Amino acid sequence: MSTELSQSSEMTHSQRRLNTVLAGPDPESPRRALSERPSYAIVPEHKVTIEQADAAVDLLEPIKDENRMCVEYTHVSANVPASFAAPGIFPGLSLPKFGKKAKQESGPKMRRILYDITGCCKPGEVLALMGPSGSGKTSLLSIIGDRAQSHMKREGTITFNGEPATKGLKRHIGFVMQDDLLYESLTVWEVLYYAAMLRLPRTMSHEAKKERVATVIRALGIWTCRDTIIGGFFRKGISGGERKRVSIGHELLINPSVLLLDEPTSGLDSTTAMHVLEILRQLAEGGRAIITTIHQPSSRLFQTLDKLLLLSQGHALYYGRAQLADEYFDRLGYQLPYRVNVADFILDLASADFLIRASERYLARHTIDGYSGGDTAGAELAAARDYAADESADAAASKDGKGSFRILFIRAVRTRRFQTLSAQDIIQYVIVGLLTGCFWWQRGGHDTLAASQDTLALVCGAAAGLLFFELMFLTFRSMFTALFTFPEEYKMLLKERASGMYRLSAFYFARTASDLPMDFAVPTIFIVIIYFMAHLRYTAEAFFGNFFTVILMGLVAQGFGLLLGTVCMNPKTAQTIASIVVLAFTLVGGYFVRGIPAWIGWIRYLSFIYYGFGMLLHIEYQGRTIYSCVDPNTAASSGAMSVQVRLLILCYSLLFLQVGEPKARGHRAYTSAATSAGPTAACSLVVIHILMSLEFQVLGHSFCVLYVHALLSEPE
Ligand SMILES: Nc1ncnc2c1ncn2[C@@H]1O[C@H](COP(=O)(O)OP(=O)(O)OP(=O)(O)O)[C@@H](O)[C@H]1O
Repeated sequence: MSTELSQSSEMTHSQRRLNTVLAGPDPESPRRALSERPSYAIVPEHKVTIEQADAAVDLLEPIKDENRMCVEYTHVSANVPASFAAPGIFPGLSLPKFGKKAKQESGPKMRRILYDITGCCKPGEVLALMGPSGSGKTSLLSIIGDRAQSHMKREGTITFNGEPATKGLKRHIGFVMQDDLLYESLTVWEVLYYAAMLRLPRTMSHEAKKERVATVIRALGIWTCRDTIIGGFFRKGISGGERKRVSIGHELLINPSVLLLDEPTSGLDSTTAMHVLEILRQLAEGGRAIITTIHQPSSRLFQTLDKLLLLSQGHALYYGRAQLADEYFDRLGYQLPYRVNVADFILDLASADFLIRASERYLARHTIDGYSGGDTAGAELAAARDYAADESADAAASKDGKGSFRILFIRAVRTRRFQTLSAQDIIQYVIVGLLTGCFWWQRGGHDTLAASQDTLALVCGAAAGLLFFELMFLTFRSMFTALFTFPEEYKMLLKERASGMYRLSAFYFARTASDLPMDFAVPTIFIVIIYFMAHLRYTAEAFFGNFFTVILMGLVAQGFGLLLGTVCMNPKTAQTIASIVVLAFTLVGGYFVRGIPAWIGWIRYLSFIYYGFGMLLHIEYQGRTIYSCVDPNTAASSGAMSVQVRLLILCYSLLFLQVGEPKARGHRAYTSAATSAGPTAACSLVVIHILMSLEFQVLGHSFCVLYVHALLSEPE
């Protein structure tokens, strides 16, 4: 009996709970068992889930004594601009203002949102920040975690073991944001695996990193859904509680000494919220300092908290042991009514103005339970190790551009698994390709002009329209898809960079490069279908010339899309601007409008469509003679295309020295515009040269803009 007792006293809370749930009815007392049997049956699978969920938290190794950290925030105040400044069309790219206007705008009116808040959280404690909406919980948490936005002006000090946070030390702080920013198309395992590869030191082996991921997944009780995608609005994935645990797991990978969480229980039912809080409780027992904001805890949840900081309109109303809060307000003259949840009661009180003054007066005279903020950090933890030296190695590993690039590249390819290679996309390309092929069925091979309404087709042959459509379809698609790339991933980028996971350039190049294989793969289907159905020129040179020109044009369009998306950061604004730009580029592209007045005709030289279309015509018709069945005067009016390509060739003639002379064949034979262009190879190189330089310029610009945005948005 005594052995049983001692065994039970050694049991953890979770084991006891597990035993209670799993214990079946007493076999020796069937009558009692019947009466006490719960009305539901526990199926074996359920047992497994509970076992995994509860037992596993113990798997996480506790924080070593020398790594434990005490967080202190002393006299913290914060101000934000009182009025909202509209970001404009290009946020972050506003021009500097001078003169009177600059003077007027130099000092925006500020609003105080936090007033002189002091306190601390020791290793092993869960400190809850509570208060009504807008009381300043998130602001205080983000100041402690150094995630506050740059326009928030802060005063006071934040220290860890009495020292201000160094870069290395910050890497021991986990920050779980309110919104679970996770890649929706990755599985739970993948999210944590890539995070581990990016965050854990390079000195750690690959196997050890995988082991760590598995441990964290087990610890959080999400092992059963490890291969389920995160999911989002369009694709159902894991549940809200599981999402939250994945977000916590993301931070637990680095085994942080301090874990900050913004509303980890919001949106969860009370049982799941309780489970999350239990996990936090157990994490704290492992020597971590846990600071979490909580909106409206149930009484059960409130019982698990160690310390409480109650805020009201930025003022501290109460700071001390959570379980003494009702007693404190009782002393102030506000008695907890019978059968009312303490958390509800104090939140109601925190919503009342008059209490702020009463509480401040009281706090000035008393300290609650000995917590006065400044006294705890020093003595017992003064000898705590300074991690800066250790961490510089880790930081170097994670900031290593090459290592990060590879992992980010693979992750970026995987995150697009539902986007580019989806069945709908392939079907769309195939159907449009087949329709287009039918409309231009075997017309590309004709050397006789079709009776067509547009003059350009008369000059360049029946397939000019097809070539233009081929170009338009693929470039439009690339550009409009690219508009959303950075705005969608921007928050994720900021979050991950705040954790020091990689360089901005590694993210940018990995994201851009990961698009390439996909952007080649699907359009290829379209190009192959139309090329052979329409019987465009059947030579290998012409086929690959056409193929690479269209693909390159797609990349240029994508570059423009990225640039516009990055500059605007608002997909709707970017879409509006992109529509205007693309329409203008299309109109001057050489197919629709002829004889554009000179004062505006220069726009064509900005249009990548103009160059691409000229190139496609050249590839298809170079060296071929087109015979007209109509009045030659009509064709004469279409000489501009010839001039256009000639200009292009002339510009580069010095480079290639292979300019061919047009060969007139009398009044019934007209040389196509492209015939005069010289050898295909030279021209291909010219255009590829132009497009590539354009592409790199555009990409370079979008990187610069992204960099400016990131600088402006990241906390100081
Ligand atoms: N970056 C900011 N710019 C302008 N105002 C801000 C900013 N951050 C916070 N505020 C203001 O500061 C006050 C406190 O906001 P905070 O988000 O910290 O409150 P909260 O207690 O976390 O609220 P909730 O529980 O609703 O999330 C609010 O009035 C808010 O409008």
